Amino acid sequence: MSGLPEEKSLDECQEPLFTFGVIADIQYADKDDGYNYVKTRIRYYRSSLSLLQDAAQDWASEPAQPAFILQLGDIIDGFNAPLKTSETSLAKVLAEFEKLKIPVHHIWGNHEFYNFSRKNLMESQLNSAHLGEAEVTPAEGASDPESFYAYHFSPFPKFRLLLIDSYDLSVIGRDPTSHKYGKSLKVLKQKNKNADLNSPAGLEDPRFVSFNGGVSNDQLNWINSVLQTADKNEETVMVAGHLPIYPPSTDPICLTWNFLEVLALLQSHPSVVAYFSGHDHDGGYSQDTCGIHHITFNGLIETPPSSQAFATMEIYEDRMELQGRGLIPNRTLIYRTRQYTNM
Ligand SMILES: Nc1ncnc2c1ncn2[C@@H]1O[C@H](COP(=O)(O)OP(=O)(O)O)[C@@H](O)[C@H]1O
Repeated sequence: MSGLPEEKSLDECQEPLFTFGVIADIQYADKDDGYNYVKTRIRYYRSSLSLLQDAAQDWASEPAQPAFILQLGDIIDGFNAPLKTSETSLAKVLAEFEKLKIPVHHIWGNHEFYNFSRKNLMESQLNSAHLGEAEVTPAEGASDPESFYAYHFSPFPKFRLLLIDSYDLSVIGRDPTSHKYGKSLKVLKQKNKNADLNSPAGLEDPRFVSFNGGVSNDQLNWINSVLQTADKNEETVMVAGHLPIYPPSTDPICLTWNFLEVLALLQSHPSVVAYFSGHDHDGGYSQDTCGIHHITFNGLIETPPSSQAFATMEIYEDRMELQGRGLIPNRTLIYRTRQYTNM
């Protein structure tokens, strides 16, 4: 034992295997500040772009370049649709990401569907599925109107990111003539008797509102097959979707309609260590009973211009170090003990 005060443990000397940036609910619009629906929180529509610029500069100046950025959805606000600025606002926001010259993986939230049809999104720059692994991305993705937007990729050997579609079952984004729209409307009307299906007033399960959605059986089966392969290869998998799936990590109004099914599926696969989401602008965190970390990232749109809300995830063999900025706290997230017994 040398006892030198400046001596660092082996662990402290370790470099992360790779890092990536995370940002949620930018909701940019060239519009004066406003409020959320219940008028309790200010929304800084213009300032969200400045915060993104600042985040991009910060990522660019990090000693190790992030391998990619994960954009958790709601990239521009629904107000762009009536203002007829959907395309220009999206171009402005994407231009800030492009300056980084690193891949950006985009998830779709409710505000994507307020601005664009699913078909438009499939053909837009917000479809980042080509950055995934072509042989397992749903092949019919772009052409089948009932398909979902989900894919996965491996940024580093033995590590995998799986992006899922929280609005696969939904009454926003889906064509009203589609089978999935019909099914979604039926589910929603069974659970929500309000005239305005966006209103959670009086609901036992407040998540059954139009601005949320769910994951179809098709997608659950596809996720299961991806995770079976990941388990078999003893990988470490992080899953991401716009909507949270674990009640202690969010306000219940923000949950995925069938969160229990998604949660049970992820918990049944030892490769899964974390689930990342946005949507709940207040953010949240909880480790579930199986040891999966559920991180709900604070939304940039409700972050005061003097603060920040983005993160860098540092990935190690045994853990993730969440380096949060502004409203997002730092966290050490140790992977659950895994026994790959189900292959
Ligand atoms: N409590 C509510 N009652 C009725 N409509 C609501 C309620 N909360 C939100 N909405 C409507 O749902 C849509 C999405 O709400 P919004 O607050 O913009 O979502 P987000 O939190 O994703 O930004 C908007 O059209 C909004 O007016």
